[in-house]
Amino acid sequence: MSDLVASPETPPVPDDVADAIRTLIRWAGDDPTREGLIDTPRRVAKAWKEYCAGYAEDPAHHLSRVFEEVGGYDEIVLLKDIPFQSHCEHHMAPIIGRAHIAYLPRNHVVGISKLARVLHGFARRLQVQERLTAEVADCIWNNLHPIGVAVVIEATHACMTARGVRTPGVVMKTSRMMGAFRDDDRSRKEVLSLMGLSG
Ligand SMILES: Nc1nc2c(ncn2[C@@H]2O[C@H](COP(=O)(O)OP(=O)(O)OP(=O)(O)O)[C@@H](O)[C@H]2O)c(=O)[nH]1
Ligand SMILES: [Zn+2]
Repeated sequence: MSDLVASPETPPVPDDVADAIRTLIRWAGDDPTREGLIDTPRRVAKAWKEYCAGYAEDPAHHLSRVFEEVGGYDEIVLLKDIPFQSHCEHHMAPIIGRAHIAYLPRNHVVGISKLARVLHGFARRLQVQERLTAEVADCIWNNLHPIGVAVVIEATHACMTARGVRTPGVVMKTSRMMGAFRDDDRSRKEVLSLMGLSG
């Protein structure tokens, strides 16, 4: 039985998870039995469950409720500058950024908060930015069946700033354009312009 007591809303931390974190602390050069670190394995495990909460959900379910009465609106819907946090699968280091998610509705729209929920559902996993971008776009494309989808993500990777090449200020940009935003130059330019990016 673990000596680590979990708070009521959190499942208990398994012994092997706590042991792994103690091993890492020891390997990093500190003493996991000193007072300040005694509760750290529980905190770290709890934090990682939160960082990776996306594994426990299927983000597509956020798109199941749609609205058809939108006064005949048939132009671009864009949610711009959605802040998000993820972790890179290579170093498990933070990826911090913002996403712009747009779609051109076919015959229904979705509650706008759901676009951010889809993003977070995929971001709260171990990721590479390219896959995160593709997963968000594909999820909207496959579930809303819109005329077009555009997802642009701009993010900084702590694995490049805090370690390794240690190059702060670098922003990685990725995009996935589908349907009209891929095939029609005018639609693509329009969505990029709404996002505040040049086409
Ligand atoms: N394409 C892509 N690369 C990423 C992402 N996140 C981190 N990386 C890169 O993944 C690569 C992993 O390279 P490796 O050579 O296996 O690992 P490493 O020795 O730690 O590399 P350095 O970071 O250069 O020290 C690095 O170049 C990272 O910058 C991402 O989202 N997309
Ligand atoms: Zn990394």
